[in-house]
Amino acid sequence: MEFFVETAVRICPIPPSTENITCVQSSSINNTIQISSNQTYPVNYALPLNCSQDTVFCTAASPLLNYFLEGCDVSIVTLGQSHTGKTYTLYGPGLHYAASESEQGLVPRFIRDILSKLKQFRDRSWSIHITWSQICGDTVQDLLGNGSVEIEDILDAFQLIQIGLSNLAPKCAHTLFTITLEQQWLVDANVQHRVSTASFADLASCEKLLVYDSNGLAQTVPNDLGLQTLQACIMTLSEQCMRLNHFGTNQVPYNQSVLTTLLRDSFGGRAKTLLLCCISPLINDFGETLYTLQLASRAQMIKNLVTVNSYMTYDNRPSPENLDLFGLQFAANQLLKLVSNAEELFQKLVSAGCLKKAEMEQISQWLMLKQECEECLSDNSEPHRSLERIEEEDTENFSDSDSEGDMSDEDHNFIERLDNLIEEFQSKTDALVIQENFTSAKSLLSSSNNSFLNSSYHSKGARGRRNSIHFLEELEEKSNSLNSSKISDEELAITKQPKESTEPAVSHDIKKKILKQVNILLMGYYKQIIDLEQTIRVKENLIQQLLKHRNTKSNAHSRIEQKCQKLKKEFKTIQEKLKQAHDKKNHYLENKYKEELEEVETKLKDAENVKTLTEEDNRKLMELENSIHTSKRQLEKLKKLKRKEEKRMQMYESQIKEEEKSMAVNKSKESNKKIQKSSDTSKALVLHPSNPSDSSNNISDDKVDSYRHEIRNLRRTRDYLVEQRCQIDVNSQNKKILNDIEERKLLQYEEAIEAIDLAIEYKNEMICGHRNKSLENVEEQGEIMLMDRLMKLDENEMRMLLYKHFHKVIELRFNNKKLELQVVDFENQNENLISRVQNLCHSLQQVRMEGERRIINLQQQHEDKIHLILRHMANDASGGGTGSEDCTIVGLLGKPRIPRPVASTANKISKNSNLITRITRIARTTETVPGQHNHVAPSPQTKITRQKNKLFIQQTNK
Ligand SMILES: Nc1ncnc2c1ncn2[C@@H]1O[C@H](COP(=O)(O)OP(=O)(O)OP(=O)(O)O)[C@@H](O)[C@H]1O
Repeated sequence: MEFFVETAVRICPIPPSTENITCVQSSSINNTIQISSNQTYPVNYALPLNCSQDTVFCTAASPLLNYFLEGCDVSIVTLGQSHTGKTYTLYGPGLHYAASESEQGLVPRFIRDILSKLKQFRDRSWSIHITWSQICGDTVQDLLGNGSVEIEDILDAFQLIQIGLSNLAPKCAHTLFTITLEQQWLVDANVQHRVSTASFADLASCEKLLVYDSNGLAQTVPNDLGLQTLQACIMTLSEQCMRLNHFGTNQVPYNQSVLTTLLRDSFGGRAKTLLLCCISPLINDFGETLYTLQLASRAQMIKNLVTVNSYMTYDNRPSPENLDLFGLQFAANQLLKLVSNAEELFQKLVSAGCLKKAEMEQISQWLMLKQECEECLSDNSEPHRSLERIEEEDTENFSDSDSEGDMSDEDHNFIERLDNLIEEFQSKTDALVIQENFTSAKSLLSSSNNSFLNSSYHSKGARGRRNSIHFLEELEEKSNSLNSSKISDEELAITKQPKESTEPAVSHDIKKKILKQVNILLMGYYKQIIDLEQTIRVKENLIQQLLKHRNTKSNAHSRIEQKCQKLKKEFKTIQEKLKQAHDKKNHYLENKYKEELEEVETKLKDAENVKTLTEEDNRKLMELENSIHTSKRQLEKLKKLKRKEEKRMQMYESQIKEEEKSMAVNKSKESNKKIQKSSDTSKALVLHPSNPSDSSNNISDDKVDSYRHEIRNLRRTRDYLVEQRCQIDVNSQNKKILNDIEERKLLQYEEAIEAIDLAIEYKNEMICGHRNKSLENVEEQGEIMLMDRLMKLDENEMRMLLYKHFHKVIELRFNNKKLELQVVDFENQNENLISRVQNLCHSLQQVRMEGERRIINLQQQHEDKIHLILRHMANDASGGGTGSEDCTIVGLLGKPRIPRPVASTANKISKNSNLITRITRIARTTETVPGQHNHVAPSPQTKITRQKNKLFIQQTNK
């Protein structure tokens, strides 16, 4: 959006005692200001005479408010001669004006309105920061003493305004008050950011000079570099706009003063600007009023390109499922940063030795708490624990680096022994867990009927309740393997027998799980090793750099030492001179020496500071070497752990492969067995008649035949049921998940098959004459009562009972199945959580390492800069004798005593550029102050002549 700079004119009230004649009239209807009888200036807002602060705000300032809220920069600049109410218009009558609301100026009104409007935007989050600075010539001072200050309500703003007003220099200073608003809100899945600045510039008034340009034309210019440059900028911009060339700002001399650099956005920049002119209506002030109105009329020709300062970021806030993880990660990162910052700060404070005993105690308590937290953290996560353990050891090394050499062997042995013990403990616990499984399974199996164990149905591994039950033989074998070897070698014992077909299924699953864990652990180790190697490299680079710069620093150190001595001498001499001047009561000299003394003192302080910079090398080197040593040991340790885990991984992988192979062989064997089994019953049928001489078989042949017939029928039914069951199995393989009805059917088929198997077995026993033995067993077991009752049941009752029992069993199996699925689900969830925690720990570790590297990089940059400065100093000092040396130190350490030529202003501005950037955020554009030094115009030739009490300046550009 293109907007012309707007102008408003406020006529200050005339004191009642004044007898002066007025010459200015304001017409708020036509928005014109008329001075004398024939000159009329059109403006955007011609404010009525004696208008209130509220009128000024509502008429001229409040339209800017909406732009500001939308994310545009806005600017209000007050211009006018002295005592016309510029400061009054912006801030009100004085320090305690907050009480009288009607007198409040534009700034507090603006802030109040913003705050109330922001409160209406409930979906937005926002922050407001305020800076207030004073520009005196080419120096910028912070009026608030704290740089940018955040405010939350209008009271905060009042407080800041009062602080600023009390710090205001009495004269010749321009001030710049900025309000920076940052807003954020959600738009679909994105976060909308808006950053806008409202600046309020109060331009100081000054004397005007008459100047003749190269064409011999007279011009009125202010006797202040800032205002002079502002006038030049306005002139150039307005001319460009008149020539429709309003965006070629290269020709505009913004960079010739601090003031115009700061106001760059207000004139020809990106802010929506209001130039508020305060004029006096008195005829005596006609010249000044005319100047102000003429400048305003040029300013309103300037077009600004107003833009909304906005950008979008993707809303990466977590979904409810991973909210915890995100929160944890974020909190962990922040906390780590905070803790490491605090620790650094504490270390600095402690080494500075300026703390009281109680404060030292507080710090040591804090450090203890931190250590406790770290221990807690390391207890909760396996990979973290391993690293933390090493770090704790390092801290000891770091704090007691002298005894490190003696300790290290012992430490190594101790750590190795500790590792062995941990390993032994792990393998023993694993073995115990397996043994426990085995015992519980055995007790389960022994409680069930032995006939179940022999049935082919079990070997088939029926689904449901028998899923988790293992064959006694298998487990016994396992138990043998455990007993025959050391428990700690349990895993190896398993590996030694992988080819045997009786490998338990549990151990295979456990191995797979362990393999997964080992993989995760290894990944963590790989990352940590890479990180650590990087960190070591960065630290080594820094050491090399420090060593490389040693000579430069020692040179600089001796130069600065000399300089300090000189300055001290100079200080003493001036002190003596001051004393003499004081004794002679020569105030002029006294003041002069006082100033000189202050200057030398500042220089001395600065030189001392620079000297300390050159002295810190040895300590830094020692610290770095220690820390590299520590990191290398961590690295060794990690590599050792990595190798161990890799071995473990290889071992498990080969075991699993072999097991899978043997399982495939077993499967084919089982299918062969199955084919054999299917002929078992018929074999039995063939076997029994071929053994008629069996003495125990005392049932008649007819009975045997009927049993055989029944068995044949039962087999047919069984075959049918097995077919149906297989059908459901096929369905389940296709669909992966069975619905409840199918699941129930499956269980019914399985139960029915089992019942038929039992019936066939029973009939076989009857044929073989074993039945009585079973009954005897029952009697022996004291279950006669139950059997008696069962015998007393008639056929229908028995059927009913069986029917109910059948359904009860199905129900129980169904529920059991569900529970097993739930258990599997929980196990998976548990595994997921464990891997999440591990990932989190790895991320934490990574963040830590990154932080360390970043700090070292910053240190490196810092070293580079110091080296550069010191090298320059050494070069200059060695090349230029005492004079140039003075210049270097002066240039570096203090303000020059000799007034600078005009061209040096640009250099000075560049020194202030950081502060300027902070205040105005002008740094957004690339062509800020430093970049513009190239355009500094060659210093114009100026001819000054004086006639009576007037000064005539003639300027020609070469
Ligand atoms: N419209 C007004 N209503 C009431 N008092 C006013 C008004 N304008 C100015 N004053 C008073 O006049 C005096 C001078 O005003 P102020 O200091 O704001 O002028 P200024 O233009 O900022 O001067 P300078 O350029 O010297 O800093 C103050 O005491 C102020 O309260």
